[in-house]
This record gives sequence, structure tokens and C-alpha cells, in this order.
Amino acid sequence: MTGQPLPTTLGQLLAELTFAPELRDVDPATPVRAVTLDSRRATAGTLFAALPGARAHGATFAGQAIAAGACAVLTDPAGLEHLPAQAPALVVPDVRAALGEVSACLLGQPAQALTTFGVTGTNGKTTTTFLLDHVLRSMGWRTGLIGTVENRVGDVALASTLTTPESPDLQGWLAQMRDAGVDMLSMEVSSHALALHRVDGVTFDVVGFTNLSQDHLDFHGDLEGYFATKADLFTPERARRGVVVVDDAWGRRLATEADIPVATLSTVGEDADWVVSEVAPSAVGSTFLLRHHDGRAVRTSVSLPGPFNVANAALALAMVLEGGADVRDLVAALGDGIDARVPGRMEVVATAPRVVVDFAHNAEALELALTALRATTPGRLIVVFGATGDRDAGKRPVMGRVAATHADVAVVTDDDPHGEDPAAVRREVLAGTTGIDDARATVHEVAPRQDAIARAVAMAGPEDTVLVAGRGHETIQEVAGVDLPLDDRVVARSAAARWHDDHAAAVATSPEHEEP
Ligand SMILES: CC(=O)N[C@H]1[C@@H](OP(=O)(O)OP(=O)(O)OC[C@H]2O[C@@H](n3ccc(=O)[nH]c3=O)[C@H](O)[C@@H]2O)O[C@H](CO)[C@@H](O)[C@@H]1O[C@H](C)C(=O)N[C@@H](C)C(=O)N[C@H](CCC(=O)O)C(=O)O
Ligand SMILES: Nc1ncnc2c1ncn2[C@@H]1O[C@H](COP(=O)(O)OP(=O)(O)OP(=O)(O)O)[C@@H](O)[C@H]1O
Repeated sequence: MTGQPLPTTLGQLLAELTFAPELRDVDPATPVRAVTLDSRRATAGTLFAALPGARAHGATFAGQAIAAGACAVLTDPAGLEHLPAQAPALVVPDVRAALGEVSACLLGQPAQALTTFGVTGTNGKTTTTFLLDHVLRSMGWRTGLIGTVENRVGDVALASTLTTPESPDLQGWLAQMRDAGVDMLSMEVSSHALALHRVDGVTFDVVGFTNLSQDHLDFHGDLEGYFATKADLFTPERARRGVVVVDDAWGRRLATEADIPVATLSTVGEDADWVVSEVAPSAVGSTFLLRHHDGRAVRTSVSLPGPFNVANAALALAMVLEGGADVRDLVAALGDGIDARVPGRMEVVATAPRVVVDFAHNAEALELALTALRATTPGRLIVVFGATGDRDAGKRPVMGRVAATHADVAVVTDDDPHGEDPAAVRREVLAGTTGIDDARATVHEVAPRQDAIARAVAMAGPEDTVLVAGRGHETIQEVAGVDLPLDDRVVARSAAARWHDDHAAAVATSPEHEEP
């Protein structure tokens, strides 16, 4: 809490805001308890934030909110035109730009009670926040987590719907964390969130940047716009200090353009404040050394395969250290290393044969995941994957080509077909696997996905690796508009258990095998 009582009337709320909305029919004594941007969630005393959406202006639902007890509507001039007569209104030029402050104010600025870590970048946000959370817990802190997979207060987790929640929900989570005695928050900050003001009302203690590559250009226009949105996190309104991975050109540019103090981090030999060296892959992950030019050093390991997970882990460690942790305390807390599990992110669900479930759902990520696993696979590399229906059809043959050139066996199956014919999507993926000079994979087409995973695991030898790519932690597959339960990790685990049962049975019945 800030020590100040929470505003309980519209008048008190207005007095605390740094901006002054234009008021229509507002009685300052009206009680206010909460804010929402969804009329379906309005109850007595809710301020309804009505903003323009892709489909409708929220103000068209104001009547519904008022009928449910909303005390007033926060809207823009366009919204005013849709409001019922005499509906009390607070009018601002841009509702989203006002919403974060209003939400934080109504809940007593909960972010100020927490040490906050925010991670942005095209890839690695979920993984890095989970690793941050793991490290902070190891150090004895009570933690909170917000991101794509789940939102968590202490040990209580709920599946999330957005990577970064809308500001009324975000501030609600932060207030729950404050009230539950959470010390440290690790949070993903998506580019959508920055563009849509979802994190207004939070000034992060430390922010981290993983990398930037082509994504979400439908929303941001071009890469330059996408970069500018991400860079907005590295400004004094949003963060106190940052750590930037400078392995790509966008990171190097961000490090020079950021308006806050930043420490740079390199895992590929770039000149940087924090440098990763002595990386040694193992069957489950990697060991590495993270060293600052001032002499601080951490030699540790991360239990997730792939060089990119060394980068994610090093970023998490550097953020904790830049946040003020003592390097000796950190080293003592890590013990044998960072033994973290991130749902559906290079998650090793079985060994001998090793079965890995990963979220890689585009060609670039698939190639990275296969390359990472190849380095630690003594036998064959088998991949099970598909492409999403109703989305970016251009990536389908490219994914097929990547699988054909980087795996020994490619099992083409369905991802989320959505409304599209699954067989037609598979055909486009398969088209990419043919006519390539450097193809190495034998290609199979197997559907549905459960069968493909089972086939791939059954054909593996103990030295092989099976990568089940594309769906990560997801538990619902949409086929022809119907939501079907499907968790790759559950299917892969039971296929691996069957493999071990079958092999144990084969050994037991072989003529050479004699009971002791
Ligand atoms: C494209 C986009 O960002 N859409 C967001 C937008 O929805 P919209 O424009 O479609 O809304 P709309 O249906 O036109 O409705 C307009 C307004 O009326 C309200 N409404 C609507 C119906 C009703 O009965 N009552 C009511 O009050 C809605 O809450 C909304 O405020 O406004 C909604 C809240 O007002 C957001 O929840 C919604 O995010 C949707 C769910 C979404 O999927 N966003 C994705 C793109 C997103 O944000 N993704 C990033 C991660 C990206 C990544 O890195 O992969 C994320 O952080 O999750
Ligand atoms: N630092 C990284 N660089 C490149 N690829 C990565 C990195 N970290 C993870 N990946 C790959 O990207 C996939 C998504 O990783 P993760 O979920 O951590 O990223 P994200 O930024 O949160 O993406 P999303 O919002 O799609 O979940 C992983 O399954 C892995 O294949």
C-alpha cells in the first residue's frame, strides 16, 4: 500500500489522477470500487471503461454495464455518442492511456509494494520469466509470475488468457500479490501490451530484452514499428534499469538508444558488460560461466536444452544481479544449478529415448530447436510437427523444408487446424519436404496428432531424440471449430511409458534373458 486510503468515491479517485477527465452528469460522492473494460464483468460500483475495439466501441455496451450497477463510464468523445442519456461519464481523449493509472489508483498502486522484473522480446519471454521466478525462489523470496502459460501468486496458479493482461486485471493480480506478501514479480511484457497501455501504472525495477525477429507485423506495421514498441519499455516512465541481450543487431541498437541505464549481455562473444563463456551442452541442458567485467562471476547450469536457453538463463541471472542481489548469495542459492521446468518449452518429458515437447511453431524456431537437440543426440533426431490452419500459410512448406533438412525422421501431422481441412494443411507442409538437395529425413504423414506422437516415440531407439514441436503447454486443439482436449506432454509421456514397457517385455522374453 502507499499508506494512503484507497479512493472510494469518484470524487476521491478524480483528485488522485494526474489528468482531469471532462465530466458529464458525474456526482463526486458516487461510490466506486473497481474498473473493468468488459460490460459483462460490471457490478455495483464498477467504473466501466468503454474503448474502441476491432469489432465494436465498448460504449455500445454501456447500457448493459449501467444496468448491472456500473457507477459511471470512462470513455472517449466517440464513445459519448453511444452512451444512454444521463449516463454519468468521464471523458478522456484515449481511454487506454487513462486506464492503467485509474486501475492502479483504485487498488493503491500495488506495483510499488513489489520488486518487479519485466521481460520483453520476440522469443524467450516465457522461459526467461520462469527461470527468473525459479532463481528468485531459490534465494528465498516469495514470488509472483505473469505470462503466457499461467499467472501465479505464491504457489497458487491460474491458466492465463493473454501474455500480458489488460491493466484492470494486471493491477488486480498485483494487488493480490501484495496482499499475499509476495516480494518479487517476474512478468512477460508483450509488444501488444506496450502498444495498448496494459502496463501503464507499473514502473519495473529491472527490464530484460531477449531478441527481436519478424513477428506480429500485422499489428505493428513493420519491424521498425515493432522495435520502437519494444524499446518503449526501456524508458524512465516504464523501468528503472535494464539488461539487454546484444546477440542480435536489434539488441545492440536498443542498448545504445535506451533512455535508462542498461547493462549489456552477450552469449556469442560480443563486447558486453555481462559475457557468457565456457558453454558445455549436456544431455539435459548446459553448463556455462556468466562473468561481469567488474569480476563478478557465476558458474552454473540450466536444465533446458539449447544455446538459446543459456541466453535465457544468463539474462535471468543478470537481471537478478542488476536488481541488487549479491553474487555470493546468488551462487549459494543456485547450488547445483538452475533445475527449472518450463511448461512446453524444451520440456524433457522422457529419457532414453529422450522426448522433448517445445512450443516452436514457426520455421525459425523449429530450426533452432532441431539444431539445439542435434548437438546432444547420439542417435537419430525425430520430429513430430504440423502447421496451424487459418494462419500464415506461407510458413507451411518452409517448416516442411526445415524438418526435412534438419531431422532424420519427420512425422508430419496436425497442429491447430482451426477451421481449415487438416489434410490440406498437411499437404502444404509435405510439399516443402520434397525436391530438396540436402534433405536427410525420411518423411511420414500421420494423423491425428496423438497417433503421430505415439508412432514417433515407438520408432525411436534409446539413443534417439523425439522433438514434439508446435503446441508446447497448450491443452486444447481446435479442429473444425470444435475444441478437443490434447496435451502433447501427456500423450508423449504415455507413449514413452509404453516404449519402456514394451522394451522391458521384449528383454524379459528374449531367449538370452534369464531371470537371476
Ligand atoms: C487484437 C486485440 O488486441 N484485441 C483486444 C481488444 O479486443 P477487440 O478490439 O477485438 O474488442 P471488441 O470485441 O471490438 O470490443 C470492444 C470493447 O468492448 C468490450 N465489450 C465487448 C463485448 C461485450 O459484451 N461487452 C463489452 O464490454 C470489450 O471488452 C472491448 O473492450 O480489446 C480487448 C479488451 O478490451 C482485448 O482483450 C483484445 O485482446 C485479444 C483478446 C487478443 O487476443 N489480443 C492478442 C492479440 C494479444 O494481446 N496478444 C499478446 C501476445 C502476443 C504475442 O506475443 O504472442 C498478449 O499480450 O497476450
Ligand atoms: N532466447 C530464445 N531465442 C530464440 N528462440 C527461443 C528463445 N527462447 C525460447 N525460444 C524458442 O521459442 C519458443 C517460445 O519460447 P518462449 O515461450 O519462452 O518465448 P515467448 O517470447 O514467451 O513466446 P510466446 O509468447 O510465443 O510464448 C520456445 O519453445 C523455443 O523453441
